[in-house]
Amino acid sequence: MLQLTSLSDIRQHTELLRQQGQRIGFVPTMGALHEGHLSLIRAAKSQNDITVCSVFVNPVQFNNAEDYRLYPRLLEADAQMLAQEGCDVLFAPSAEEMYRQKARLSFDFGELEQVMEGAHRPGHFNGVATVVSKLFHLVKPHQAFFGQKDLQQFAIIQQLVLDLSFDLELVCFPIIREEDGLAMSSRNRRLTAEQREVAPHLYEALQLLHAKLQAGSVAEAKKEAETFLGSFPEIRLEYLEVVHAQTLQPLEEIPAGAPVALCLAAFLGEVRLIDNMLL
Ligand SMILES: Nc1ncnc2c1ncn2[C@@H]1O[C@H](COP(=O)(O)OP(=O)(O)OP(=O)(O)O)[C@@H](O)[C@H]1O
Ligand SMILES: CC(C)(CO)[C@@H](O)C(=O)[O-]
Ligand code: BAL
Repeated sequence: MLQLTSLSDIRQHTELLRQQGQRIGFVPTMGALHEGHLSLIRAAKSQNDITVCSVFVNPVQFNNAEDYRLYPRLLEADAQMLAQEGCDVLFAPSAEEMYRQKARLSFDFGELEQVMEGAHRPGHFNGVATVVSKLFHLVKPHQAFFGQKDLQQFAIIQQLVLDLSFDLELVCFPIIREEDGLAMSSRNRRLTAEQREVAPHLYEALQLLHAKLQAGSVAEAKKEAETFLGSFPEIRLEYLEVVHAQTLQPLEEIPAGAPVALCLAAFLGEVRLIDNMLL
């Protein structure tokens, strides 16, 4: 596996691949890889000639300095896992290399970013859109693969691709979970044993919300799921929303046939986790 760290190297390499007529599949990540990421790598590999993965903990998308400082960084282990999966290129630039030009772009995604992650992590999606735009320019993929776990991020990136006319196809893959239902996440590594034990209740709350929606109103169903989570003192719920799966706007009632997503974010200690379910 080829490992590149400079912007000019990745740019030249993917330019050459394109000239040779190779189809490039791209998986952007922040590293500390797990089966969720590997499912994206496998999908990229199966549909393209060359698979590129980026590992970059993007400082400008963090709204919390401690979260950035403590984000797991395991580049050597990541490189080994990627090589084992048959990934062709790992692009892992430093923050200095990536932001030789200071990040100063400003995006406006309208109502898409005014809810959930956008509302609770000011500047987050501006930072995501900045780095994803840079990565798309550098890697020039035919396809880019993302996880449904970051549902709002995928919607924002779909909008970004339309707004900036990126010539690529976006692909979204389902959430990979641990056996007990916890959505895999790099941040799970930061949980204490006690926090790890209660963390699967987040997914249980989504399942409960789903079940209660069959019988009652959105407000009642949300209340039951919130009460359930409230019974675990280790869990501090930030939001629990029933939203339209495309516009991501909160629903007070569910229109017949509408695609619906159940989304939450919660803190276990200082670790903030997200999860969602598509109905
Ligand atoms: N459990 C999962 N199943 C499928 N895809 C996932 C999963 N977790 C993350 N991804 C996807 O992998 C890509 C890289 O995500 P990222 O590196 O932020 O990983 P992460 O595990 O979500 O980390 P964290 O949530 O701690 O930031 C994103 O497109 C993300 O949606
Ligand atoms: C898309 C991404 C790699 C941009 O830094 C990140 O937000 C992530 O890992 O989901
Ligand atoms: N997976 C989304 C990246 C972040 O939490 O910043």
